[in-house]
Amino acid sequence: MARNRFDVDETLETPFNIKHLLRAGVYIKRHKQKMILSLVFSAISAACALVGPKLIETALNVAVPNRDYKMLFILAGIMLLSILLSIFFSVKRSRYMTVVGQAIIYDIRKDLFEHLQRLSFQFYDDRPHGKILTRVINYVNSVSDALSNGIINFILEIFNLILIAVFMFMCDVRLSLVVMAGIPLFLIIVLVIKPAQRRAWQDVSNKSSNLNAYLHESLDGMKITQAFTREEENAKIYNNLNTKMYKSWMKAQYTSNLVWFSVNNISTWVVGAMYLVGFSLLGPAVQIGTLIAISAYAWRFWQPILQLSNLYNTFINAVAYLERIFEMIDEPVLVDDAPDATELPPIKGDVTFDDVTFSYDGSINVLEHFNLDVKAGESIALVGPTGAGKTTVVNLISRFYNINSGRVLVDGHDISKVTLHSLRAQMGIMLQDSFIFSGTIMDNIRYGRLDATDEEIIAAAKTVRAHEFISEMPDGYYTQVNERGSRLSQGQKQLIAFARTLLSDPKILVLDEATSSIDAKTERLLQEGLQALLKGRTSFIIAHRLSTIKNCDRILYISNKGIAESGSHDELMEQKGHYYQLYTAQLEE
Ligand SMILES: Nc1ncnc2c1ncn2[C@@H]1O[C@H](COP(=O)(O)OP(=O)(O)OP(=O)(O)O)[C@@H](O)[C@H]1O
Repeated sequence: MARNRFDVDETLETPFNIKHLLRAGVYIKRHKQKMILSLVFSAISAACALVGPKLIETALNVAVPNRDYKMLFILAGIMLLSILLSIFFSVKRSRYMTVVGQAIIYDIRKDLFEHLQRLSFQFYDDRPHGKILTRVINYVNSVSDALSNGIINFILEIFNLILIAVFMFMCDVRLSLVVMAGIPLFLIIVLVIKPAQRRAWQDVSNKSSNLNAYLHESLDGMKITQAFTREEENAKIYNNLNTKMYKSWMKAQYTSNLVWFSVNNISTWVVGAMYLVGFSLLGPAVQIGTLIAISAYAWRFWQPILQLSNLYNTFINAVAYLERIFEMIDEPVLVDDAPDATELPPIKGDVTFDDVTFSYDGSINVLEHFNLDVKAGESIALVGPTGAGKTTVVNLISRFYNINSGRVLVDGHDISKVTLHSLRAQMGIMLQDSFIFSGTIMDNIRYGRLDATDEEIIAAAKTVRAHEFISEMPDGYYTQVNERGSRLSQGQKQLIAFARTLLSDPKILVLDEATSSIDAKTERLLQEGLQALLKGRTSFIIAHRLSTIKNCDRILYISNKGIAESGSHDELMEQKGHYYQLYTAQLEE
């Protein structure tokens, strides 16, 4: 998936490639039985619907002139039965197809979601999330219809076409040839209009994807929008995207209508011509019953042709969508277990950076020849200017990104050679964004350790001083919080995230600005609880408020792609270097 913004169209202009349709066969094959049954039901239903005009012909040409009431009665009975059978099998087919269509959607979405969960931070850093959503929701919807109903309808319409032609020829060969005379003209029109029609529908999906991406971004940033009173400007951007969507839709509809209009016109003209020829031949050559029957077939003959031309369009779009979907399923998992990865055994918590060089984009190094040795149980603080690389250092311990060169070792094990699960399961990470999921507070604390008891959860909350405010909430630990924790203050969110991290009982603890939104009084209380918890664990603490990290065993001042200063608070204060300046500046503040 290309790097992309909300207002940049995705490329859907690849030529029709049957390869994607064949690959989609995997999803269809799982429902082979139901698909075949649907096809059989459709064929029976179509055949039943087609006997009607032939029965009318017999009634008008034979039963009525001979006043054969018994025959008329039997023909009416057969007609009624054929209509009922046609309805019955068509309903059955619809039911089956709904099941198959939904099952295909389910399977593709499942595969997509499982893959999305494995993709690295880097993937999400680069893409508008709205466009990912469009692929998982809209594209999969469109594709599923093409893969289920589309394929069945395609076979069915061809079957219909042949069947109608057979019935028509059984009525009268000459008149049938008149009806078919419009086909070459239709093909010319289709060949001229189709490429434009295909481009127009691809444009619709691009514009709708852009609109979704902007909508998603706007909802995420709504509070900032209102705080900066950007509503008018944003409405303009949205309206612009909306207008583009509207115009692209109208254009696509116009090209589709053109095909529909052409088919209708051609069919009207050929049926008119057939009546002219038919009336001129009326008499012993062509009877009135035959003319009525063949006109009924003539009208129907053009329906499958129109349907097939629409289906062609559906398939063209489906292939383009499938390509996007498979592109995402094939998106390489950049941070993955090595083929021979082993389980990281239970760790003590030693961490080593051995000559590590890292860059996010492959061009500018954030860390260069970075070396660090941390003993199990040590508490390490990372301080330094904004953008120096503190978060990057801790992200590399959890292997959220692959390093360019060097090694990161945990207890002497190179982390690129152990499974991600065994590594991350032994680490407690609290990132800058204390994300809260929708559900109860209890669910949120239990997030990383599903087997934790309520008592353990309450104990963790007490340790991080979250128990008091949680108990005061309307339903205590069972209070429902919204996605992103909109009912909680920033500090409360951080305390819940703290409890969540501590509950997972990690050997290595990473706290990235974990206490930035907690007031000084709560933080003092929290520090007491934390001191006990940090005992026996290796911890990496990033904090801009230096009072919170004063007691750490070692403080690293990160700047210039490496460690500029290292030592305890007292040692660094004595050095009177960067840390000293930072600390005294904060004291003065
Ligand atoms: N996902 C990313 N993609 C590309 N560059 C990034 C990414 N994340 C961070 N950077 C860049 O890497 C550098 C180090 O960022 P990092 O977040 O590690 O700094 P930091 O010291 O933690 O900053 P802060 O104190 O502001 O949190 C910065 O120049 C930043 O622009």
